[in-house]
This record gives sequence, structure tokens and C-alpha cells, in this order.
Amino acid sequence: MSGAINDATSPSALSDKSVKIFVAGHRGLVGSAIVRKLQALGFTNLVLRGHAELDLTRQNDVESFFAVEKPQFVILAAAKVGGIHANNTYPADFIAVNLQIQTNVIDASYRFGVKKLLFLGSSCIYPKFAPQPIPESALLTGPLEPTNEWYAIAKIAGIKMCQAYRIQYNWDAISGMPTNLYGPHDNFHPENSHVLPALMRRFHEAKVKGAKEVVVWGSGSPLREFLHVDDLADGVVFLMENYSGLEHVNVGSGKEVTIKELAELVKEVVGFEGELVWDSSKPDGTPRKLMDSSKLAGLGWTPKISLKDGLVDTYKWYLENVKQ
Ligand SMILES: NC(=O)C1=CN([C@@H]2O[C@H](COP(=O)(O)OP(=O)(O)OC[C@H]3O[C@@H](n4cnc5c(N)ncnc54)[C@H](OP(=O)(O)O)[C@@H]3O)[C@@H](O)[C@H]2O)C=CC1
Ligand SMILES: C[C@H]1O[C@H](OP(=O)(O)OP(=O)(O)OC[C@H]2O[C@@H](n3cnc4c(=O)[nH]c(N)nc43)[C@H](O)[C@@H]2O)[C@@H](O)[C@@H](O)C1=O
Repeated sequence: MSGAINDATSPSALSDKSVKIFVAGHRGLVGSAIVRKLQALGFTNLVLRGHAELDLTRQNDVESFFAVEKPQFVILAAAKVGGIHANNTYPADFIAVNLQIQTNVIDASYRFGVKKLLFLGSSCIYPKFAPQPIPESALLTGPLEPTNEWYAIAKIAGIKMCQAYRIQYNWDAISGMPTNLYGPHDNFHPENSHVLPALMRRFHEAKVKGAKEVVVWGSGSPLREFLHVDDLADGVVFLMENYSGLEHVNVGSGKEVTIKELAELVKEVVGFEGELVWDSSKPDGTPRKLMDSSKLAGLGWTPKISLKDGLVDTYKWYLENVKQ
């Protein structure tokens, strides 16, 4: 997808370190990594609001915030997020909360003079049986994976809203589609989290208790692509600085593992010595979702952190920060 006016690039969008940037969702996995990255790069004027201070589902509050703060740039990393069980169990929350947050933030950003906004979607926007690796052009070419279609529909609406505002107003809104993420500040909830933090916690607790077995969901055969959140944050800043196109951009590691391989790797990093038991009553979800990230690579960005190194880093953070 391209268009002469709407694909104009703004290569030095963030060249001034004092620009005012609103990172929405700064306490989450992604938002906290983006804040770390921006601070490491020397950005001094970050606007941050926790959920309790500013509920982004409330349109009037969002508009008042933008009217007062007038951020120049917005990175939208606030969302209702969860793993396969949470998505499957709370479909109304996943579609409604995400539509509300993104509609309020994208529209207020445009109307209150934000120069550029980056919206984050997810690899679940693509059809369940998309060609692998999945190119950006696979969007809306087939039915979605049922366990997360409500969340995916909201995310697709976010991409389309950014495109619509670019087309109608020539406004610089872009979308990045991350693959499955992990790292410091992840959600380690036993049921509602994603697979990697869920297994890290379960193996750790089993090791501490001296348990002989750990239950893992599904068949172990689904393939997933994992990216460390510090790589994602680097990619997000790269996109803010180097990309202003109409089409969304995949952000992946290019490497996939089966859930069984992931479980063995997490087990090794945590140091659990018992057995894995597979709970086939739990859903597998989509069989495979490796993204084609060649568009981003063509712009000059590639990830750096291997899955093994990322797991070691995340387990260290877990031990230091999550209550035992
Ligand atoms: N984690 C992953 O594997 C992937 C994530 N993404 C995308 O990255 C983005 C960030 O996800 P991630 O960091 O993992 O999610 P987290 O759940 O870790 O963080 C989300 C953040 O949004 C905040 N938030 C939620 N609802 C509201 C609200 N109504 N008002 C204000 N703040 C709110 C949360 O605050 P609080 O906790 O206080 O509610 C939290 O700080 C999302 O758009 C997600 O779709 C994409 C692909 C994969
Ligand atoms: C990022 C992405 O995340 C979600 O999609 P998902 O990739 O299916 O996410 P998941 O991490 O929860 O599961 C991956 C696989 O792992 C298996 N699995 C094993 N044992 C556990 C386990 O203990 N917990 C979880 N959650 N999964 C487990 C699980 O059965 C599945 O086969 C979307 O809803 C959507 O939100 C989205 O965009």
C-alpha cells in the first residue's frame, strides 16, 4: 500500500531531545521498555500518566489531558492485554476497552496538535491460516483465530483509524505490529498472562516447592515467534524516527520455536528438574504466526537479543522484582 503524499517520511522527527512525548501505558511491559529506551537516548520531556491518574477509556478525561499537556508525540502502548485464556474468557473487555482507549487517544492526538503518533497492534491481526512468514499484505485476507478475534478486531480498527486520519488529514499516524513479546515488567499472572511469563512463574514455583511436574497448556506443537521487549522498544523509536507510511509495519525476531521447545528452554533457564505434563483441554490457538519483518529490515532495523539471553535477563528480573 502506498501513496505519494501519505507516505512522506519525516526522518528527523525525534532529533530534538526536549520534544514532549506522551508514552501511554508506561507501567506495562512495552510502555516501560519504551520509557527506558527514550531516557537512555536522552529524552527529557516525557509525559507519563498511570491508569489510576488517567483512565484512557474516558473520552472527556483524555481530551482534558491533551488540552492541558499538548504532547508533540504519542506512543500508544496502553491496552487491555492478555494471553490466550484471558482473550478467550473476556471477549467483551478485549474489544470494548481497546476500541475505547485507541479511539480516544488517536482522535485527541490529532485534534490537539500531536505531530506524530505510533499505534501498537499485534501479530494476531492476521488470518489464522495466513501465509508464513506473514507479510503486512496478509491483513484482512481470511478469518481470524477465534480465541483472540475480539482483540484482533479492535487492533485492526486501530490500524485503519491511523490510515484514515493520514488519508483524510495527511496526519502522521503509523502502526507497528509486534510479535509475541516478553521481558522485564511482564504480567506473570498464573492464568491471564502470555505463555512465556506463565511458564517462568510455574517452573520457578515448582522448583521452590520441589514439585515433580509442571502442567503446560495445549499440545506443545504451536509455533510462536518471540521478541525481547527491549528490542521492540528500539524498533518503536526507530519507526518514530524513520517511518511515516500508510501501511502498518511488522516487528518480529524472525525466529520461531514450538511451545514444547519454549517450555524446555524456560525449564532450563529456571533450573526446574521435573517433568512436563500437557493439558490438552486448553486451547492451542493459532498453529503458527511467524511474521515477515523484511519491510522493517529494509528500512535498516534488526533485533539483537537472542531468546536464550532474553530469558536469562527476564528470569533475573523476575527473581529481583516479583514477590516470591
Ligand atoms: N505483550 C505482548 O506479547 C504483546 C503486546 N502487544 C501490544 O503492546 C501494547 C502494550 O502491551 P503490554 O505492555 O504487553 O501490556 P501491559 O498489560 O503490560 O501494559 C498495558 C498498560 O496499559 C495500561 N492501561 C490499560 N488500560 C488502561 C486504561 N483504561 N487507561 C490507562 N491505562 C491503561 C495498563 O495499566 P494498568 O496495568 O494499571 O491497567 C498498563 O500499564 C498493547 O497495545 C499490546 O497490544 C503486541 C504484541 C504482543
Ligand atoms: C501476543 C498474542 O498472545 C495471544 O496469543 P497466543 O500467542 O496464543 O498467546 P499465549 O502466549 O497465551 O499462548 C501461546 C501458546 O502457548 C500455550 N501455553 C502453554 N502453556 C501456557 C500457559 O501456561 N499460559 C499461556 N498463556 N499459554 C500457554 C497456549 O496454549 C498457546 O498454544 C493472543 O491472545 C493475543 O493477545 C496476542 O496478540
